[in-house]
Amino acid sequence: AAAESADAGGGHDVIVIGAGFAGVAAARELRRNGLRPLILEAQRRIGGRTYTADFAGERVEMGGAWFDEGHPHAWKELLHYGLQRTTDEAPDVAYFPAEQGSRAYTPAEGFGRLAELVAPVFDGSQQYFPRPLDPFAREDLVRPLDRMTLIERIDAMNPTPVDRKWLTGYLGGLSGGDSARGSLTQMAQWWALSDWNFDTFSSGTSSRLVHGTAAFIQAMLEDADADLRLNAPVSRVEDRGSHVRVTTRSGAVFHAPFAVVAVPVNVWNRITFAPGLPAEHRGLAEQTVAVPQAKKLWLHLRTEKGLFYASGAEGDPGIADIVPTQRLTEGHLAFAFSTDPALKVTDRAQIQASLRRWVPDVEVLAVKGHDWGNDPYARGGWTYKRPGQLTGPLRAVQRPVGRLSFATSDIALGWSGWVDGAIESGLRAAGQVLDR
Ligand SMILES: Cc1cc2nc3c(=O)[nH]c(=O)nc-3n(C[C@H](O)[C@H](O)[C@H](O)COP(=O)(O)OP(=O)(O)OC[C@H]3O[C@@H](n4cnc5c(N)ncnc54)[C@H](O)[C@@H]3O)c2cc1C
Repeated sequence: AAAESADAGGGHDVIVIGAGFAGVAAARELRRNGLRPLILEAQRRIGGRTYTADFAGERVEMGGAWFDEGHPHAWKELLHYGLQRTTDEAPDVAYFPAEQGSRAYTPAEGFGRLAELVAPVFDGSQQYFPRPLDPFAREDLVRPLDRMTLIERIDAMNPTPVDRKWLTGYLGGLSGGDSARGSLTQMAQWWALSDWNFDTFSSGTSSRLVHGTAAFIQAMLEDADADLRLNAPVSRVEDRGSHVRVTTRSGAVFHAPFAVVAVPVNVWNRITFAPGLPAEHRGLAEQTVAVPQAKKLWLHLRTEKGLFYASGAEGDPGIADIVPTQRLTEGHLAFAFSTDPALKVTDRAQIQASLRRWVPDVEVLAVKGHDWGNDPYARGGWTYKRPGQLTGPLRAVQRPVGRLSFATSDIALGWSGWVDGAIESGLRAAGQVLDR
């Protein structure tokens, strides 16, 4: 009875579970249409897989960060809230794999060659993804391709051993360091969304917000005017036919006519649903959608080489790739990714040793990292669908189930795996509630 009274006087119309961009976008849309949302968020902060932190005197993003004009939902919000953006500095030198170890290139040479290698991977994508925001426009062409992994497509091109390292290092990195796990169609849709063009595709990761994603989502939250309970991990969601009953791990109970489940697919099966979710939802959560291993690190570096970019070969231990962002009074700032389970995001010496395979004099002055695979409320990094997930369960899990709607970038139609997709899915879920 005490627990039941937790929601006394609540009078909420919708319970939104999760305060990432999907959940907050849903809540704001519901509020704009006159409904009263309650947001239950497991952590002590909002933002989910976006998370702005302080490092080396700068604001840095430990998760999602970059988007530009090509991201329709995120861009519309940027204009609406008057958010300022900035572009990262270009590198002075770029390292790519060689037969043994790596080789230094001027960025123009290195990225020029990379562009020539990458483009043919997506041959035909103008036909099979003619309208990239609607991946089903030519489902007849997409369906057979959706069975293919990224590495199967790369190998079908018979690349030289070095070209294969370049391709698996760069595209495999974007797929979470495992091109044998992820689908061709996920990457090909991002390519199509980037105007089928390498410059747009690669520059998608250089434009970010001056005040961070934290300021962005805070602005949306203020508009949502929602009741927000932090530190409230949901453990049970019951659709009782006439209303939804939501219980948190501490035993607090909340009721509302509808709920929006806005947590990552990889944690769906950490919540008990009664009645149980349909087979498509359970299957997708079992398979997982977001990349299982994703560590993002920020590094304060000092080296005579200046700003350096480096991409390793897939499967190399340690840091997989590193991208510089700006010069500091002393040294420069860079971010890096790793999918190596043995890499500790706090181990400065281990990280420095890994970077010295490219730049022997580099010093790591400071490091800050986040291990998304081991984050209990994410259990993975960005979305990267496996073969069959696009043309298989995606549309089914976008539909409401009884009084529940589902929102997360993992099930977006367009920029799935990006903030844009999270907003798209949140707006769709809110629309489903409003339609009832
Ligand atoms: C390392 C990394 C780099 C990325 N880079 C980019 C990028 O450059 N550009 C870009 O646009 N996107 C990028 N992304 C992707 C982008 O961050 C995500 O697509 C987006 O933030 C996902 O939003 P979401 O709302 O779907 O999910 P989330 O952000 O994961 O939000 C879900 C929320 O649900 C909460 N939750 C989970 N379980 C429960 C529970 N039981 N009860 C209550 N709450 C719960 C979580 O704490 C979280 O707050 C990146 C992601 C990562 C991890």
